[in-house]
Amino acid sequence: MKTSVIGATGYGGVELLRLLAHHPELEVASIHSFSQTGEPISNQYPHLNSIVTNTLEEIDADHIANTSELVFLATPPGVSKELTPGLLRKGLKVIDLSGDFRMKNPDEYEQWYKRPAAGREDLAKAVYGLSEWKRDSIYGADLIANPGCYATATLLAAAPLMKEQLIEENSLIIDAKSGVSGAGKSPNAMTHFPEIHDNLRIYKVNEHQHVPEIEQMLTEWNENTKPITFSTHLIPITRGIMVTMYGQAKREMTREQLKQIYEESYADASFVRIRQSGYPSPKEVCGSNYCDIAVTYDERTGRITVVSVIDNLMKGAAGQAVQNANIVLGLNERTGLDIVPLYP
Ligand SMILES: NC(=O)C1=CN([C@@H]2O[C@H](COP(=O)(O)OP(=O)(O)OC[C@H]3O[C@@H](n4cnc5c(N)ncnc54)[C@H](OP(=O)(O)O)[C@@H]3O)[C@@H](O)[C@H]2O)C=CC1
Ligand SMILES: CC(=O)N[C@@H](CCC(=O)OP(=O)(O)O)C(=O)O
Repeated sequence: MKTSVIGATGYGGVELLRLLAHHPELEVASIHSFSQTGEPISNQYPHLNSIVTNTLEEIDADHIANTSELVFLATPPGVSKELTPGLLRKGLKVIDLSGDFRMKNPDEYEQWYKRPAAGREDLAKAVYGLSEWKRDSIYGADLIANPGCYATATLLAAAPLMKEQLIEENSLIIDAKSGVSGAGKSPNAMTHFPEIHDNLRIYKVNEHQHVPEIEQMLTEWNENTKPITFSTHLIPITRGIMVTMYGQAKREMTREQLKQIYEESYADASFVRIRQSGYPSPKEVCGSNYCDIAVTYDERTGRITVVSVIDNLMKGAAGQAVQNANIVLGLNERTGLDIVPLYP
């Protein structure tokens, strides 16, 4: 099947091109940029030399519809919602990496993203693409809202806690850390090398835009969900997210019992790996679509700790987008994603 990538010059877009170059069923027919057209992508990203030979084109829905059947939008929030209705009208399937279609309630989007929301009709068409938990609705869908990077690591770790009602619903505290590529390709005062190298920063305290999409999914799993505490930190690595979450257990348990619940929850999810011992680190999933999770129970405090790691550009963005494209099209969801993490 022929596909197009809009926003191909960004970090999410260029990661999509890396994955699609290996994909046996999806071929990149066209790539699109807002500000840079008419030159081969390999001029800007020489690592793609002689591998991806496409030239960047303007964003023209008619042309894209004549070229492709499925489009990946690796564009900023606010841009995706403008492009999507025209692409859907042309009969294209759309997988959007931005936050524009993740929240069902437009008021919540406007409150947290501080910009106008997508139209209700388009929001109603969107399926939240948390692959492991939404497979049935993703299959055949026209519009997939790919989850946020932090939201993916958080939700995969929290699902058994909430679905199996293992913790007091008002006790969930989530501490998240991300590498700098999570902020996209444009440097800013926080991501500039002298600011972040040899340093660490907490940011968007109590106001991160992934809070409502996390709470939306937690509420779907457990109607007693209460507001979460969610703190995000920028750390001096290029790729990777680590989420550490804490919740007060409703009953005593052993680490072994907890691990078994997680193993059963993810028995048919080959990208989610439950650690038998120790705790995962972001490097152990770098460049891959895996989410590694470890769990433990502290008998002294009665609290459960869950640790999850993903590569923000892979399971947190392009990897999950390709996984969702595979599910939409009825392919094996590992197609093109059977990648061993890059280590060390
Ligand atoms: N980086 C990450 O880890 C993750 C990112 N995301 C989301 O994925 C999307 C892409 O992120 P990322 O790749 O990091 O961002 P980048 O800033 O690296 O790239 C943004 C891309 O969007 C294009 N673009 C910018 N403005 C417009 C516009 N007005 N119209 C059309 N295209 C435009 C840019 O094109 P050009 O400059 O060539 O004009 C560029 O290709 C965002 O919505 C982000 O929130 C989601 C999960 C994780
Ligand atoms: C390190 C860093 O800055 N990360 C970004 C998350 C990127 C992302 O997933 O944002 P969307 O919800 O817009 O898709 C942030 O915290 O805003």
